[in-house]
Amino acid sequence: MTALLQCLSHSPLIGWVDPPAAIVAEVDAAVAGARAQIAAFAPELVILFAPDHYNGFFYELMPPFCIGVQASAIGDFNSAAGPLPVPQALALECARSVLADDVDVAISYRMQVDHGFAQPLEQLFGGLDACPVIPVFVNGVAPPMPSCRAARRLGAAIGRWAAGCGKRVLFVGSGGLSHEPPVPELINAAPEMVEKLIAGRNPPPDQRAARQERVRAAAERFGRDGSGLHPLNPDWDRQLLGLLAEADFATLDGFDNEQISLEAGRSANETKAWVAAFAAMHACGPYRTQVQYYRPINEWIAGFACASAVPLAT
Ligand SMILES: O=C(O)CCc1cccc(O)c1O
Ligand SMILES: [Fe+2]
Repeated sequence: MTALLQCLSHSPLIGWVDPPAAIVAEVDAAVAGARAQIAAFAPELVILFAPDHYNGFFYELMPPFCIGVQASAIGDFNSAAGPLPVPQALALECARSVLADDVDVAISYRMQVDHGFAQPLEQLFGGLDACPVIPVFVNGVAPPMPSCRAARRLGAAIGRWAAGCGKRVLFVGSGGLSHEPPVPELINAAPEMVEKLIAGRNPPPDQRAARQERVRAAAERFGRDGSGLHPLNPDWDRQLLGLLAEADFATLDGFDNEQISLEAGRSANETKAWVAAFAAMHACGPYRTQVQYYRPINEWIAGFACASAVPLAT
C-alpha cells in the first residue's frame, strides 16, 4: 500500500469547552484507531490540506491555495507551535508538477499556520515533527473563496505527483464539517478589524487572548442551548461524507460556496480541504472509505467527523 487518507474535523475548543466525557471518549477512541492505522502504514511523507483562520494568511495577499516550502505553526489556543518538518526539495517538486499540470498554486517560504494544521498533526502523530509534511493551505474562511471544483483539481494534481514520488504518502484533510464559529469577517468590519484582517500577523498576546475568549464564550453558549451560532447540519455532513466515500466528484464539483454557507455555515467551506485530500487519494487509484466517527458537537462548534480511505487493490 503506497497511499492512505485520513481526514478529521478540527476544533481549537477541544479541551476548552468539552461535551460530556462519554463523547470525548468516543472521539479519543476514533482518533486512536486512526493513529494505529497510520502507524501501521508508516508514512514517509504527509501531505496535509488545511485552512487558516486569519492567523497565517491575510487579505494583504490571500491566495486560494498555497504550498508551504518552509512553514511554522503559531500555536493559537493550546495548539503546538514551532517549525514544520517540510522536505523543501520535495515540496518544490510537488509545486512544480502541479503548476506544470496547469493548476495554479502559490508557494511560501515563510508560511504560518494555526490549529487547522497543528491539531491534526498532534492528534495523529503526537506532535508537529514526527513525519515530513508538505502543508497545503486551502482558503476555506476568507471570501472570495475557491470553488469545490478548484479544490478537487488541486488535490488531483497533487495526488498525481504523489502517486509517482516513490514514497508511502498519507493525505490528511483538516476541518469542518458543518459549522460557523465567530471568525471575523471583512465585510462590515470596523476599521480596526479591517486592518487586522489585511495585515494582522503576530498580534500582541492580549489581542489573541481576547479573540480566543470570544470563541470560547460562543462555544459555551452554543454547547449549553444551541443558540447564538448557525446550527450544525448533520444531514449536510452525512451527504458530504457519502459523496466523498463514493468518489462522486461530479456532484461535489457542483457545490456552490454561498449555498454551502447557507446550509452548513460559512466555515463549512473548510471541507474543501477534505475534497482536495480525497481527490488526491483518488488520483492514486480507487479507494474504500471508512467513516470512523461522526457526531455534531456543539461544544466544539463542529460537525465532527473522522474518515479514512485505503486503496481498493490491497
Ligand atoms: O480561530 C478561530 O477563530 C476559529 C476557531 C474554530 C472554532 C470551531 C471550529 C473550527 O473549525 C475553528 O477553526
Ligand atoms: Fe476551522
